[in-house]
Amino acid sequence: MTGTRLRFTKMHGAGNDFIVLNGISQDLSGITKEQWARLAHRQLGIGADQILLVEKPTVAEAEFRYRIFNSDGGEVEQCGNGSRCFVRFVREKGLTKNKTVKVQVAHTILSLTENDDGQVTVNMGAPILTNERIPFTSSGLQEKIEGKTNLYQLELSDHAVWINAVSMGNPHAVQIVQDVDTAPVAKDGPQIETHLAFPKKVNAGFMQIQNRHEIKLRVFERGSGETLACGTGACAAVVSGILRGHLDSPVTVHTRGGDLSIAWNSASSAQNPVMMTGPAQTVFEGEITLD
Ligand SMILES: N[C@@H](CCC[C@H](N)C(=O)O)C(=O)O
Repeated sequence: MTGTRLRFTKMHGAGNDFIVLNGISQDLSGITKEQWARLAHRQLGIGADQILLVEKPTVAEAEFRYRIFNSDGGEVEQCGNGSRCFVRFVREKGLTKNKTVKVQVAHTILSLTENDDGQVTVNMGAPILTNERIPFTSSGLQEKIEGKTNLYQLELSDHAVWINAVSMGNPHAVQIVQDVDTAPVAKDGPQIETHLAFPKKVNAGFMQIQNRHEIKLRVFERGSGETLACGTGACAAVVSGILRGHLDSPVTVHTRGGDLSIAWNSASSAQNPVMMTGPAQTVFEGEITLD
C-alpha cells in the first residue's frame, strides 16, 4: 500500500494517545506490521501509543468492529482508553447517532456509553482469572495466597516481585509498590513484559494504594512501553486490589495523564463486569502518505 494517502484523527484518553482510522471509508486491509509501527513512530510517523482501526462488524450484535495495533505494529485484543476514543470518534464522524454503541473487539463485544458530561463509560466485561485463559504459566513459580487470589513471584535480573495475573481481554501482571513515582518501571517493565510465564507477553502494572477507594498507577505496556495511562491496566489493578482485600469498589485511579473511575461489584459474583469511566478527546486531524 506504499503511496496510499490516509486520513486520520489523533485522539487521547487520559494521555494514552491514538491514531484513529476510518477503515469503512478507506481500504486499509493491506497495511503491514512495519507500516503500522511507522505510523505510530514519534519521529518517523504521526506518533501514538496505539492505532485504532474502525471497521464494519462481522457479527450481527455489534454496530462496528475496531482493531488495535500497539506502537510496535503488533495487533492486540483489547484497549480500554482506546474504546472510549473509538465511541467519541464514531459519534463525531456521524457514523452513528446512538449514545450507547456495541462494538466487536477481538473475541468479545463491548458496550460503550457517552455520558451527558462528555465522559465515556465502558462495560469492559468480567475479568479473566484462570491461568490458561490469561494466558499465564505458573509452574515453577513461588506462590502465596492473599485475600481471594494467588500471587506469584517473578524473578527479575536483580530482585523478585510478587504479581497478580489478570486479563481484561489482554494480559496484565499487577504488583503493589510503596511509591509509584520512584518505582523501577523503566527497568523492571521490559523484564516483566517478556517474562517466560506469559507466553503472549504481558502489560506490567505498578500500583500504589492510597486508600480503599484510590490508587496511583503506572503501566509499562506490552508493545508500547510506559504510557501516561492504560485503561485495561486500571481495570486489572482494581480487580487485583479488590481480590487481595485492599480496595473497595468504586476506585479512582490516578494516572500520569488523568483520572479513571473503575467499578467492580464482585461481592455477588466475580463474573460481574468491570465498568470504566473516563475522558476521550480529539486532538487534531490530518492526512499522511504511507511509505
Ligand atoms: N493502552 C491500552 C492497552 C493497549 C494494549 C496493550 N498495550 C496490550 O498489548 O495488551 C488500554 O488503555 O487498555
